[in-house]
Amino acid sequence: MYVKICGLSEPAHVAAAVEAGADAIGFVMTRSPRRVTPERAAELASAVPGHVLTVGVFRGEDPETVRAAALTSGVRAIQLHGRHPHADFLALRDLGPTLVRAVDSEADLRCGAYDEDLLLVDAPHAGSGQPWDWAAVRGRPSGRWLLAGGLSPDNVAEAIAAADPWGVDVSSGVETAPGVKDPALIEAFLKAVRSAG
Ligand SMILES: O=C(O)c1ccccc1NCC(=O)[C@H](O)[C@H](O)COP(=O)(O)O
Repeated sequence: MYVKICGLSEPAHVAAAVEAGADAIGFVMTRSPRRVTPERAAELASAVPGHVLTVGVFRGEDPETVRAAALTSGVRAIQLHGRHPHADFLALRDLGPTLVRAVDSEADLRCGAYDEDLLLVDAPHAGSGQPWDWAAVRGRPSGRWLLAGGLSPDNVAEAIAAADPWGVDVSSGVETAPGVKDPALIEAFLKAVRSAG
């Protein structure tokens, strides 16, 4: 099970996620309590070992803005929320990153339909920490897809059993307040995922 920890803004929390065994780490570079500048994301990403994917998270920005932030930060993946058109993914393809299309359950759930590499199926309001009906998408997404939205150490096993995803993504569920990550919760989340199989 692939695990992404999203919305990191402190070196100690990046280190905790790497130490706990995260496969990917997200830096939010759009409007959010977790927002970091591309320069801050570059500092944080520089401490991440090569086997962990660094992901820049965006929502609604035009491809040129995303491109500039991705180049400054050096992230190896770009995650686009907000129903970006197919053309936006194609416009970023030449940068060579892993492209992640983040959608709610009403969207086209075929991974690759927009030439993306990974699909993230999230709650209607990204980063809200609100659980939703994970079972409703069971069997619907195709290809490599991550389940997100309201996951926590306490419910991630239930969510995995309900939706049968390829991977999971969490932000609020490993925080003590919006934007404030907790290393103990990050470790507990990874342990809960590994125990769930
Ligand atoms: O986290 C945010 O604040 C955010 C803001 C705008 C676009 C995307 C955002 N987060 C993207 C993520 O990948 C989150 O991990 C995902 O939405 C799950 O969030 P949560 O329900 O808080 O675990």
